[in-house]
Amino acid sequence: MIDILNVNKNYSTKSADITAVDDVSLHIESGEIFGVIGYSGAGKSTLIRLLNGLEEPTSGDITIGDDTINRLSKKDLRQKRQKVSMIFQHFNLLWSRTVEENISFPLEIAGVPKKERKQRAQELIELVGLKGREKNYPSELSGGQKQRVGIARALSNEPTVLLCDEATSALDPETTDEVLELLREIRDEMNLTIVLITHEMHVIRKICDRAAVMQDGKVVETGKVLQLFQNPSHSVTKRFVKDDINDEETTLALDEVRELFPDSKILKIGFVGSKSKTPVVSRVIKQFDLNMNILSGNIKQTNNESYGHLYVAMEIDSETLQKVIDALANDDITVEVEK
Ligand SMILES: Nc1ncnc2c1ncn2[C@@H]1O[C@H](COP(=O)(O)OP(=O)(O)OP(=O)(O)O)[C@@H](O)[C@H]1O
Repeated sequence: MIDILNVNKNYSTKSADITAVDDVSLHIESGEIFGVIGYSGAGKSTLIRLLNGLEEPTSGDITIGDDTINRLSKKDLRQKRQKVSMIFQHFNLLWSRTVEENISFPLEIAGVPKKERKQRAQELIELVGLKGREKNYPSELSGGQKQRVGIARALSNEPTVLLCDEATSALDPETTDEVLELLREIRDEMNLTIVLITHEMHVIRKICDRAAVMQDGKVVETGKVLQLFQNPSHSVTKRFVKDDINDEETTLALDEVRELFPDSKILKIGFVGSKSKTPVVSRVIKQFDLNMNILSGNIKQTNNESYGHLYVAMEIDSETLQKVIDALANDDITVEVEK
């Protein structure tokens, strides 16, 4: 659906030459929710602006559907943009227009007759859960409601791709989850392809199927979301995952155990999906007569699976430890020995 091939974007400023996007190649499937995460300055905004032709790549190609957008004429690009729409962190609504007028604005520009515009706006208002708010102005709405207007407006031209530029960064956690849930429902209903950029791993975990991690203009890691959370390989991904788990207390507990029980082994036991709901660990405890000290644990939900970690400490000889690791591996449970 979307192919980004060896794309570079350089900017020359008075003080320096900047490579905002550095040889990025990504393939995004139709109907996928694909996240791009990175810290400030990583190149996410530039990448998303390249996707809707607001920026032109210095080199490389970006293909969406059948069109290589950096090779389209201005007129064709304008047409294409109707099918590649965008929502924004600060909503970018027209403050002097009502909810209904905001939503039908792109249709007005596209020359759609009034009656049709009104009907489409009504459908979208219902879809995003704003019935009864048609005549309100943006200033009369909460942040979450404003973003719902932004989403409805972005959908008015029946796009195939929806780009989300930090779309939940201005919202509180509960509203963030409601808006993410809405985006997922819309994807399912309309078979949209969604590309979102964010600096919050929580957003990636909640709705994305796959994600790319960016640093200094480069994609440093790409993978399915569960894989990124369970087994992050790049240091930036590890930092994001750690921030999401917020395991400061775990680190403190591990340090304390190391100090108090220098002979204990600390194990990090990892579960995925249905295995996180079955009592495999208690079975192993009984089988090997283990005496373990549970330090901390958590189960998190991704868009379609749960996964979790349990940190335990115990005095165990190497032979029994290997047997425990093998027994748990039979149930697809990973064990890492912490240093
Ligand atoms: N128009 C521009 N002119 C010059 N430099 C730019 C321009 N746009 C972006 N940059 C630079 O490119 C790099 C990547 O910026 P970009 O905004 O894409 O990162 P980002 O990951 O979206 O960060 P943030 O989350 O802070 O917006 C930065 O060093 C930035 O200063």
